[in-house]
Amino acid sequence: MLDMKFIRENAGAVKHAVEVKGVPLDIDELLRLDRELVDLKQRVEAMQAERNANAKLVPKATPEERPTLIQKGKDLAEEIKNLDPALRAHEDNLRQLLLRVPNIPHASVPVGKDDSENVELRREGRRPEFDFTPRDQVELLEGQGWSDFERVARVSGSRSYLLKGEGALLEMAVQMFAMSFLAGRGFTPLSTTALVRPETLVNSGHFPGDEESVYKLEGDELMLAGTAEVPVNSLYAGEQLSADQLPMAFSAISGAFRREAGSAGRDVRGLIRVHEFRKVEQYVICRADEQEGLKWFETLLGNAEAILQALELPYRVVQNCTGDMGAGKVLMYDIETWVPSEAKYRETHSCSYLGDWQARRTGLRYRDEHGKLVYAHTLNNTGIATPRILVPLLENHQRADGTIHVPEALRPYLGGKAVLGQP
Ligand SMILES: Nc1ncnc2c1ncn2[C@@H]1O[C@H](COS(=O)(=O)NC(=O)[C@@H](N)CO)[C@@H](O)[C@H]1O
Repeated sequence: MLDMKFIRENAGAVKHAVEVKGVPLDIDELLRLDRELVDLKQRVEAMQAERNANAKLVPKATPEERPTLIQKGKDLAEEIKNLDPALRAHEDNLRQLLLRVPNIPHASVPVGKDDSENVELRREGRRPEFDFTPRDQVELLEGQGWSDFERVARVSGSRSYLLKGEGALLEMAVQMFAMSFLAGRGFTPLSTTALVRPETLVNSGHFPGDEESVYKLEGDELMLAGTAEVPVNSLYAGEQLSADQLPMAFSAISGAFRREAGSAGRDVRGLIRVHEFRKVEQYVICRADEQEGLKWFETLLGNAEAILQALELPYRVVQNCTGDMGAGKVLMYDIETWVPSEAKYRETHSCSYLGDWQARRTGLRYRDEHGKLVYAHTLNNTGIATPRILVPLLENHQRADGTIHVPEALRPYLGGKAVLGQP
């Protein structure tokens, strides 16, 4: 959410953001509503001033004048009270529109319609050349008896998964490695719930807009978040932080639930796109300073790259264009990891800097060095998300006999094994 004063003074920039991000919003309508609300508030203030002035006259008035003055005070009070519902309705309408106003993209963001116009920045790591016919994720998993997609589909329907034996241990090893790695880089580990109150999804910026992606629990005032970004972003909602509490950097592991309503037919096999997965999320609250925010952006991106390099996985970094970055982002890079069976790089991480857009919705403020109350800046990036990352991990590290090479970094979490599976 942007500050209404900023929107009044930068209507052109806001309209440009609306256009390049493809957000269906009429900023002139918003500005009209804002002016009407300002006028209404001024009318109420004038009436209150008149009522106060009138009340001061009563004690000095003669007995003849007094009844009229008292009646006038009552009439004014009545008029002000009658305006209240209109004032509330106006404020509500304006807030609903404000929640949809997109953030201003960073000058470096390429203008584009959708992910086809994202820009590849660089590739890292060497893609494997197999001297045997490589298997895909499902063949590798089922060949080792590490999953049983048919059986779990009977229990949980489509886009579900179950990992068995060393397959299950590999998933947890990856999670533990990422959590230990980030703790080693000073990120406070959190293990958190995905059960959230609906307002936390408005705070994070997922609502309005993403309603159809979120599981809602019938009869409970709770929903299932699709990322730990949601609960962690609201941990300090509405609070006044002190400057010396910032920056806060968390690595939060949680379940993540997504209805994938818009993905019919895509990635229906295996581990790429499932309804429930587990993610280690990097989340930062820092001071309201773009230079510091961009430094944290590089840090979050660097952490994810270091994790992928430790997993010995080839990947590329792409910059998201304006049409593929979502309303709240100032800057967004995706990391896509090589999937041999698709001969494609597939998104495994998403790194975002949101300025104060998310903090304003969440009420995350701190007193800066001038004693002024300002909204903080927030960022997030995937640390690792399983089971999706297992797809490149298994496929890139498969050996001719269907066993899996274990990267050094994971061995401490797998009893020191260098190879997983049976030939
Ligand atoms: N349906 C899904 N199944 C498996 N993994 C998923 C699914 N949806 C997303 N992911 C994983 O979660 C990562 C982050 O998801 S994201 O929506 O792009 N971004 C976020 O959630 C941010 N909070 C950064 O993590 C994705 O890059 C992907 O690796």
